[in-house]
Amino acid sequence: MASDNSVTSELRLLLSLIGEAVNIAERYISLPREDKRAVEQPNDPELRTSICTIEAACAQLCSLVARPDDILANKFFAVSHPNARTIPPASLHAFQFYEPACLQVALSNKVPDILQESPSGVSISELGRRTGVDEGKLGRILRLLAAKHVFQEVGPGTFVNNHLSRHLVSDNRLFNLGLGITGECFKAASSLSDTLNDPAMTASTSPLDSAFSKHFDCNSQFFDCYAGSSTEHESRASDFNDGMIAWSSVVEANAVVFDFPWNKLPAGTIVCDVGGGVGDISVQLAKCYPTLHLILYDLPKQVEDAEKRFWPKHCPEAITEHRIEFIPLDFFKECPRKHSDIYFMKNILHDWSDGDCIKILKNVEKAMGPSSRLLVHEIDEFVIRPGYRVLEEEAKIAQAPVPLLSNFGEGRIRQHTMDINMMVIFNSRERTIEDFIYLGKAAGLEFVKLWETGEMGLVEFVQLRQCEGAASS
Ligand SMILES: C[S@@+](CC[C@H](N)C(=O)[O-])C[C@H]1O[C@@H](n2cnc3c(N)ncnc32)[C@H](O)[C@@H]1O
Repeated sequence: MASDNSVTSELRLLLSLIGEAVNIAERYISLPREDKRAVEQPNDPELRTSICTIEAACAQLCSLVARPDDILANKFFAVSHPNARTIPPASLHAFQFYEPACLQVALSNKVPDILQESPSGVSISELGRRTGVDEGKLGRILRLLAAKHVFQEVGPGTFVNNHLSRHLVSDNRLFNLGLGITGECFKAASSLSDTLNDPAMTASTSPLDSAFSKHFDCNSQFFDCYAGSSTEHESRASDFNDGMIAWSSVVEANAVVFDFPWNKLPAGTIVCDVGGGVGDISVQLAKCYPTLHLILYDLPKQVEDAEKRFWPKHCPEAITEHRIEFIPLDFFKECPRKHSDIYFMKNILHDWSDGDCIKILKNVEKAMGPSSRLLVHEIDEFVIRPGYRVLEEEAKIAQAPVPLLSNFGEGRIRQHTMDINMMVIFNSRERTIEDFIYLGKAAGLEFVKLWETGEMGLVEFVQLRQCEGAASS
């Protein structure tokens, strides 16, 4: 493995390996395009080696160029490659689901923490002793992960952290994200087909009929799992919050702090962060725009975690200057503060069915005044785009270059994996801009604008009444 300062030369080497291997493969694979799926490739060792080289080099190239959190987040979902910058050779392999299964073993035993203590490497017998996991089995698990560019085996049965696994130590929030996705989500996903094949559950939109609820046989929905007061509930709540923050960083959600004109809002503008979790985005707003007055709303456990743990650590000045209020609220039953200037909702609606979203939105609409705005932060411009091609002049969104699938296929697979994750955990879905406009209308809201903010988007609404008033005045 090259050292950090020779990454560019490693990239160049990989690129030339790919070039040489493509030259070899071209000599063998000369079938007409339409035959390529039924390809009968010559059984030649030179060709086999060149194909292996292309796959291995592409995977290694991707692991070097994309952001570590981006790559790791996709590995948690067993997606081999993160976005349009990458090529997905490993997706051709069977048994991909063992990657997150193995990551769960490594994370739940804090293997990255142990490796971090010793840059020259830790033997599997030492790892076995420290974790209590059978050393032979653990070694095989780490070997699979090393082959996928997480960890590195530097000698027989001796492992070190590499440029990816060092981001998985337990004080990094990616650890919490990884633990959640490769744990609960992964286990719940195994019940997806049972849920969809059950005639009593298949068409249900209740969160109680999700694969998550079925798998854990809990007759409760995901958010109930941390609503209790036991230590276990509390640690689940704070792990979930840390995981959400890591996810925000993966999708660069904080672009909203700079891509929306918060700086043009008058001093004293009231911003309600509804279902704000611990208030990751609100903290950033409080730091960048000290004239805003913020109110964080969520379930009691979340608000308590925000007030006692998160804000005192990340933005104590907002507390002492009374620029932030922490208010427990059930958004199905209560409205946030009346006539606030901005109601901000990030990653809320994708947790719920259309019917539930309309209930939540109606409670916000009831609180809104004539000059209030609602900002829904979650749509992604690539969500649920079909792979077929339309005429360029009819394409609403730029299509990938031929011969790629028009939606970049696996290159932008995360939008689809996230959609399925919503189905598995909440029995809900990701939505298109048209879906949001429909939901808004049903709740008495008028669509104003879609703001592009990094990988996410911000859908702005005002009260329908206000638009009608303005139109008639
Ligand atoms: C996916 S998280 C999003 C958190 C935060 N907005 C973010 O993007 O990091 C959904 C949030 O909705 C909150 N939530 C769930 N049910 C709720 C309810 N009935 N009332 C208020 N908040 C709720 C959860 O506690 C959680 O913090």
